[in-house]
Amino acid sequence: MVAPPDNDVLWARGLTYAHDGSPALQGVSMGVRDGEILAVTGPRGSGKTTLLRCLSGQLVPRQGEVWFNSTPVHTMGPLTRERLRRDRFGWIDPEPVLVPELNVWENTALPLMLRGTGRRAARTAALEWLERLDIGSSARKRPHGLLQSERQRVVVARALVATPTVLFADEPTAALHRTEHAHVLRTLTAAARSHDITVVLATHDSEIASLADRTVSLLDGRCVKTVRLPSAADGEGRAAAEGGGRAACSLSA
Ligand SMILES: Nc1ncnc2c1ncn2[C@@H]1O[C@H](COP(=O)(O)OP(=O)(O)OP(=O)(O)O)[C@@H](O)[C@H]1O
Repeated sequence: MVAPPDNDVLWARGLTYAHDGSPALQGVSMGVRDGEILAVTGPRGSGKTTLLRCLSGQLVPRQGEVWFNSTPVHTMGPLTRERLRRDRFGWIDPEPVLVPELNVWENTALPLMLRGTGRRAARTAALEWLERLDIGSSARKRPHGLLQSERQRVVVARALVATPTVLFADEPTAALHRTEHAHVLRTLTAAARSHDITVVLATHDSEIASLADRTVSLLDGRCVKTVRLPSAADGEGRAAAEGGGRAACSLSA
């Protein structure tokens, strides 16, 4: 096993995964740099969710390696992976899943309380994030009293509250009305920049992918290209550049 490059917070080599014998990933290699927002794009069924689940340690690849900093994730036991997910990763699903018996702020504060933060401090942090997502006035409501789009904003607040090292966002605006996309995505990307959270964002929407620093594209479980979007500092606006930077995503089939 060869450890990944130093500036990659996540790194994968030759990832292969099949769901019930049907291939979902076929030899995907890629890296995610510390602090970057990386979009994983591709049509439905191309393997985006499976890739995020392998990178986050929810699934163990049949072949290949996943590294988080200098730690191999693919060889970890289930309890160590669970602890890694709890302490270092955040996750946003396309559909909002909340605990129905807890109110909005308690749902939001859960990741902090699971890490041992006291109830009062967890509540304060939860309320701050709920305010940023314009849902602070519903802090005492139960999830069933919210609209689907409001529940999704609670899920985003919950994913950010513990300032994870890496946030995995799987189609985070799928449950939102188009008019709400911009606000939620702006909050998410601003939080990532200001709190140095690395984001891996799965989306089939090119407009959403354009918010990222770089894009990795999947097709039929294979990595087909990587696109680096130059920052304003590059003096070229955000025009796409094929194959910029380095070979972060390889066609390894
Ligand atoms: N739990 C599962 N059981 C069986 N097959 C699955 C399962 N999850 C995904 N697949 C299959 O694996 C392939 C990759 O699916 P995946 O969900 O990773 O792709 P995706 O790009 O995220 O798609 P979508 O945008 O529709 O979520 C698809 O062919 C899908 O049908």
